[in-house]
Amino acid sequence: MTGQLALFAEEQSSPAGLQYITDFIAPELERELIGRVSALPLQPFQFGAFEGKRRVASFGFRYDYALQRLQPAEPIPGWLTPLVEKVETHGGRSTRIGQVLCTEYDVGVGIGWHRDKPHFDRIFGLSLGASCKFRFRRPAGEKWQRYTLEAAPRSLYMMAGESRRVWEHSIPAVEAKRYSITFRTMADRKT
Ligand SMILES: O=C(O)CCC(=O)C(=O)O
Ligand SMILES: [Fe+2]
Repeated sequence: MTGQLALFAEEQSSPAGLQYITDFIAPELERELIGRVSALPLQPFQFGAFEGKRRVASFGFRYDYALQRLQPAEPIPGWLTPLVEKVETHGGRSTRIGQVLCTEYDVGVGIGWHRDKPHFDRIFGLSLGASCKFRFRRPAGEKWQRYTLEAAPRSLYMMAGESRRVWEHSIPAVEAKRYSITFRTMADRKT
């Protein structure tokens, strides 16, 4: 009995290294960013047969699944600079964003279970337009330990430590159109 209660309590605890703040930006900026992102030449995410129908634009770098390595992408556009700086300030000393990914999820679109590529270090995600269930899982014996973060519009999550390297994350089909801007620091920086 005690064991079950303990397990239940453990299942609810959030992944170590996951941070979440609401209202990272104001509603006016959210509207502006949705306009900017939806005006980008978004392309269906190129991966495998089971990939969702989300549409993306990468800046700084993009991960090429065929070549299995990072490729240079368009530089981060000027309209994103104040936001990148705000995320870097939020991330604390020596936070340097190297890649930005803008994503559009139409109603019914999500993203399957994955961990982000090891070429990146910390991951920051700004939600726009609608909330989503940001789900986490990691193996616990024969089962999965799970945690769900309800990511509200205008909120920012940060994945570092175990939440980044051990846990997988996914987003089930969204019920309203959602955009996200993901900011990633690079692993193995020389400076
Ligand atoms: O849309 C998001 O907030 C996260 C998307 C994601 O997990 C990814 O692109 O790796
Ligand atoms: Fe991810």
